[in-house]
Amino acid sequence: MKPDPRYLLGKPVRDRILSEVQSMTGAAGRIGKLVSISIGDIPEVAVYVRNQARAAALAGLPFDQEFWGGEVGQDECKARIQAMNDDPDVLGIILQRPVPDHINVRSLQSAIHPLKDVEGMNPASIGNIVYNDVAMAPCTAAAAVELIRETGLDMKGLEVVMVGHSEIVGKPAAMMLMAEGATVTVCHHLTRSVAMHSRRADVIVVAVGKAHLIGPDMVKPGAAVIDIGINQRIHPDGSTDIVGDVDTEAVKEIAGWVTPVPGGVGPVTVAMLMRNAMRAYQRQQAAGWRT
Ligand SMILES: NC(=O)C1=CN([C@@H]2O[C@H](COP(=O)(O)OP(=O)(O)OC[C@H]3O[C@@H](n4cnc5c(N)ncnc54)[C@H](OP(=O)(O)O)[C@@H]3O)[C@@H](O)[C@H]2O)C=CC1
Ligand SMILES: Nc1nc(=O)c2c([nH]1)NC[C@@H]1CN(c3ccc(C(=O)N[C@@H](CCC(=O)O)C(=O)O)cc3)C=[N+]21
Repeated sequence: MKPDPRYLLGKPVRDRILSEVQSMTGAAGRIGKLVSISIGDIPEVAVYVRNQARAAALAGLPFDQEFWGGEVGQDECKARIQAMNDDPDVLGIILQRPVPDHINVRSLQSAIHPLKDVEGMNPASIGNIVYNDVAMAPCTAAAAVELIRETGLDMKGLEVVMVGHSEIVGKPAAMMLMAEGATVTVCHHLTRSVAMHSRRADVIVVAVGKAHLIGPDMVKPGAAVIDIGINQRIHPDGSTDIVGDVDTEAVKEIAGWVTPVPGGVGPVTVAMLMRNAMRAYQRQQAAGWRT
């Protein structure tokens, strides 16, 4: 059966980006490894660490997974990150979120050297986005922009409504879309009527974490809907599944494009991480860290 063209699929975009990265890693010298750090036992982290590891293998990038016990202290975490900053075998550091409550994630994010900050989450990296320097942008925000580009819509003057304003997704995505020339409206939990804004949008990007938040009555006919949300549902029979923040089946009948969950933004996010890793390698070379 032919896939429904209204689904904006992430996998072809992921494959394209990973093969670009792979052609670069093949030609590169000693590239170093990516290190993923998970602190404490957070089951949902495991899924995307697994996907990151798989994408790294496809891209030809060595990938190490570190799991630090939930009782590890802030100072110890910081010391370990600093050791990785100094270790020439480490290309990039990924600090998986969320972390346990006693850990100050912002402080740890700041401890990652900007040249090894492959997720673009150090305040120094994220600040660059304000200056339209988006080379090392947070991966999920970059994935949302890439998928909008994939529709072929001209971003200049495009009316985009961003629902959700977290530091990891909504805020950087809004900044990056402004850099592309879009007119961006940002909605959050105090917004009086998300529907009033979303109904006039050419593109809706949603990153909230509430299943079915965006229904068909909130979407302009022909609009593109980029669904970043990942929500695990547990059914009465004990089975589980993953859905986004959009009522995809219903919205598909109105929208011009909708990204499915799974199979939409997620795969592109991990590909963006590999693209960032390659850029980190190039910057480390330019800085004389690597030959
Ligand atoms: N595919 C991927 O690569 C990734 C997916 N995700 C997923 O995206 C979702 C969001 O993640 P993240 O940004 O980290 O989450 P946060 O919980 O940090 O942020 C959620 C945002 O949604 C806003 N919000 C809450 N309720 C409403 C509402 N009813 N209407 C409008 N806005 C609302 C919040 O506003 P306020 O702060 O004002 O309360 C907040 O800005 C999650 O489902 C997460 O799993 C996240 C990262 C990567
Ligand atoms: N520092 C940090 N970096 C992150 O990148 C980060 C994070 N913290 N915290 C949480 C979110 C979530 N996230 C996902 C990325 C890809 C998929 C993904 O590939 N999903 C597949 C399916 C997953 C499966 O079921 O196998 C899909 O949507 O098709 C999922 C989730 C990254 N996050």
